Amino acid sequence: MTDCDVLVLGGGAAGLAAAETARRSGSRVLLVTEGPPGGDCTFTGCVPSKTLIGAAATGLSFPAAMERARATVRRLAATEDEGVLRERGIHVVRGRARFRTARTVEVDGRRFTAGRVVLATGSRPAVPDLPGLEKVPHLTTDTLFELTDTPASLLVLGGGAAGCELAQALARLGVGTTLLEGASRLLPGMDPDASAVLTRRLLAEGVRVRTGTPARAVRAADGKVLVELADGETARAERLLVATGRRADTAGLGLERIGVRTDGGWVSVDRHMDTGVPGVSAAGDVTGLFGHTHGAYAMGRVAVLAGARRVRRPTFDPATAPEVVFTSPEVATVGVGEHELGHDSGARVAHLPMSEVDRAVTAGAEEGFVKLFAGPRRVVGRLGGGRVLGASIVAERAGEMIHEPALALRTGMFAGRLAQTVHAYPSWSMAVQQAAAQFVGGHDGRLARPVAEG
Ligand SMILES: Cc1cc2nc3c(=O)[nH]c(=O)nc-3n(C[C@H](O)[C@H](O)[C@H](O)COP(=O)(O)OP(=O)(O)OC[C@H]3O[C@@H](n4cnc5c(N)ncnc54)[C@H](O)[C@@H]3O)c2cc1C
Ligand SMILES: NC(=O)c1ccc[n+]([C@@H]2O[C@H](COP(=O)([O-])OP(=O)(O)OC[C@H]3O[C@@H](n4cnc5c(N)ncnc54)[C@H](O)[C@@H]3O)[C@@H](O)[C@H]2O)c1
Repeated sequence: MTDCDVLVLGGGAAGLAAAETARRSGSRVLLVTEGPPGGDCTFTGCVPSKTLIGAAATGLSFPAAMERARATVRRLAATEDEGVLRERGIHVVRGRARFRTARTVEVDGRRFTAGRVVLATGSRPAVPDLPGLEKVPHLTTDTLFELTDTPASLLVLGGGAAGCELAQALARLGVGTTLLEGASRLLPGMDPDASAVLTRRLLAEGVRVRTGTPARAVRAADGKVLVELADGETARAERLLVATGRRADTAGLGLERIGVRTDGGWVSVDRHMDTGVPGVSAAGDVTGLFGHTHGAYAMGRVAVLAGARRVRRPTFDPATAPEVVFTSPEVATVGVGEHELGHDSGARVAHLPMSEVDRAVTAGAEEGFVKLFAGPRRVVGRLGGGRVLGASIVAERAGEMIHEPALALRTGMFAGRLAQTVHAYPSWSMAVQQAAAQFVGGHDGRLARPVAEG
């Protein structure tokens, strides 16, 4: 007899979703986790960063905002701690685990056997191999929220979601902030027009932004951190925050021993979250498929449900999951973006500036746009406006507005359906309806256009 039916490795969003899904279906569940239940999202990711962003927007001081972030972490962590999980029938063992066999895991000398294993060990900050960096004290998102004193100045290395969100919040909290991004624009994976709007806004708020010149070396001098850039210039500040992405946390797990394949360190899975090794699934950041909590949660569920079924096995499709960067304005995307659609794809683009959306005008928040993408369907072509392929939205409430296009994408909806649905006036979401109308007759003289060339 095994020690449990399902052994979940890692207590972050993916592991908790897997454990709860397995428990609900009556399995005996063991959750082995090195860090406390909640993982990156609760302790060093979404929860403290979104609290900091909210606190910065309400004008709190830096120390007060940091204290609020820590208090919020404590509050939310208490809703999913070991005691709560035990009451839900999930047994927790704390410690760093490694595989002995595909279904035997060792933790501090104790061995546990399982019917199936879900690998959900997440990710850690990927600190780049820059000459000098290892000798210079620097912050990562793992340590940022421990700060109590306001730094006079800060370099944020990396202009992805974490760098952009934190640079804006910290600047609003009175820290002289410089954001350094090696790629040619901030948020390089998102719509180029979104990068342009956000860059303008950050500059207007006093954030110094340097793009297109990667960091080459780091050194300390006169109590400051100096980052040497590829173009020969140097950026300096009192502190350095490294926000240059993540790497899978698989060190010492013994994946090679059990035959789990990795690609660039990320655990390879199919769309059912199977690793290819019988009885071993993986979910969350460790797969490198989609680095967001809602994705981790969805993958954790799929890993358990698909592992238990032979037919109608659920799948996880990152292409239909939305991403939101919680800057002001927010940047939200789902599905394909215009920069990914070819000019000859036959797809069309509806573009609506937020300055033409009444709610944005009344709120005095006119920066941004809604872009909706729709493509021809087989046989019926552009009938009904065509099928929704994706959306890129930049707006104060883009993170709320993106879910209608996400639903449209998930259900293969005709764009015209969004246009036909009566939306409340003057809501932010009405912008999605007005954009969709451009595929079926137009809105205020605006019609969907072909995808831009090049
Ligand atoms: C600053 C920041 C802000 C973010 N904001 C957002 C946001 O607003 N929205 C959003 O959707 N996402 C956000 N994210 C991303 C989100 O935090 C992650 O995608 C999510 O937490 C991943 O969950 P996970 O369960 O895959 O991994 P993790 O949360 O990393 O959990 C993995 C767990 O496994 C444990 N573990 C690791 N190795 C072992 C081992 N060998 N044995 C036992 N246990 C082990 C770890 O201790 C950890 O508890 C943010 C990330 C950062 C860094
Ligand atoms: N709102 C959200 O959902 C949210 C918020 C923050 C973080 N996250 C997630 O957390 C993870 C980490 O976020 P992140 O922003 O650190 O990662 P990221 O990979 O999105 O961005 C890292 C950025 O650093 C840049 N970079 C790397 N090396 C550099 C160098 N030497 N010099 C200059 N720039 C360099 C890259 O070009 C890239 O733009 C991601 O998975 C992200 O999706 C999500």
